[in-house]
Amino acid sequence: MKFSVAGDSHGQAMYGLIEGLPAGFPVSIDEIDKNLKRRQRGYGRGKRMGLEHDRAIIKSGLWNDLTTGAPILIEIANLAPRSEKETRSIPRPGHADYAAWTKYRLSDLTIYAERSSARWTAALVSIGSIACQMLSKLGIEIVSSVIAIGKIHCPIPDSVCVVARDASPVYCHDKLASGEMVAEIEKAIDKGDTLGGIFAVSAYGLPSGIGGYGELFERLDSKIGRYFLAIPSVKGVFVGNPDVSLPGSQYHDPFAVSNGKVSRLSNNAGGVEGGISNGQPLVVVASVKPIPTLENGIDSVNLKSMNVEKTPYVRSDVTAVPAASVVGESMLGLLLLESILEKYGNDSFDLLKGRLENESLPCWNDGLGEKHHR
Ligand SMILES: Cc1cc2nc3c(=O)[nH]c(=O)nc-3n(C[C@H](O)[C@H](O)[C@H](O)COP(=O)(O)O)c2cc1C
Ligand SMILES: C=C(O[C@@H]1CC(C(=O)O)=C[C@@H](OP(=O)(O)O)[C@H]1O)C(=O)O
Repeated sequence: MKFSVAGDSHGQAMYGLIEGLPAGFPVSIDEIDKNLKRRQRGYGRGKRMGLEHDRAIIKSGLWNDLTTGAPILIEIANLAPRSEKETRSIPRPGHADYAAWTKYRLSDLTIYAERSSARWTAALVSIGSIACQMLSKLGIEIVSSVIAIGKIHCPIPDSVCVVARDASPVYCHDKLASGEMVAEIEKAIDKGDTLGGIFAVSAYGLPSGIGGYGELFERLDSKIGRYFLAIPSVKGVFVGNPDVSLPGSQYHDPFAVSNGKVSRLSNNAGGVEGGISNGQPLVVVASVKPIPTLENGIDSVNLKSMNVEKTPYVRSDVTAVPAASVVGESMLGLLLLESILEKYGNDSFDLLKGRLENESLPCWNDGLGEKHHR
């Protein structure tokens, strides 16, 4: 399986391409549109989101909404117009403007705001939503939650390492909708400032044995780091409980036996040990830096005149942590589906489902063990 995105933030449209999906899976376009809407919402989004109405237009690859094994191309129209008159020479600290100018050397910073813009995450969510739909039919559910906005942290300290689904950190979304996090965002709006934060994404029902340690980059953790750090503004990724101040006796998850099966008493490892999924919920925690475009501006240099000037402001999100958490669900869905298809094959969805359902945990085999050790 492979995927990519294309499109300029203020061009005609954004595009998501996903290749190598198994045939025979019914895709719900409504479900894709629901996720596109979720990504657009979230307290702290700016005026641009009022102009866009993201909907998935399937350009190729489905037959009556069924996957066929063909590449799927999805288009999402951009409705906000490009301002042809605007040229910019004052780079925003924290955005790509300056670094991109040193690399590409075109003397108009608006050009760099097209491709570096996080607008492409809409395209990612459109294809990621297909991945999540497939995973769901395989018994794997992905949920995200906002753990922190600025200095306001979710009050459940172990919310990111829950084992039971009903203790899921989705709780924090309720808090975001109603409480202190909203107040924190409003304070930032009043000050013309912006905020970052932390989100978590968990996958429930993931089978053990995905990933590996034979080669460096086979490790599931290494893939998680690479994929999550591709999301604009995500600067840190943690697998499992980030509180590494705990001693080993409290951090590592004891084994136990429950109904004759191996079980765990906690999930601080976040579902991965030695680069391989261990059958526990997978938990990824990501830190998002504050948005670089501030209403009040930041000191910068006008590259045309070399005068120190404040950055200009047209519009911007104040925080994108809730949106990034929805993007994180798609990223995790894509990376897990990719790893699962690598292991189990991608010809037909029914074959894939059968293979996963028929797989059981190994029995201890003394004879084989002895042979191996000789
Ligand atoms: C969903 C989402 C929305 C964003 N919205 C804005 C925005 O409105 N204004 C802005 O300056 N940056 C925004 N950003 C952040 C920039 O895209 C990001 O800071 C920039 O591309 C530089 O990349 P870096 O932060 O990874 O260094 C957003 C990020 C995400 C994930
Ligand atoms: C368009 C989206 O996010 C945009 C990401 C973004 C940035 O610099 O990353 C800047 C803003 O766009 P504009 O400069 O046009 O106001 C955001 O609205 C989106 O998430 O769909």
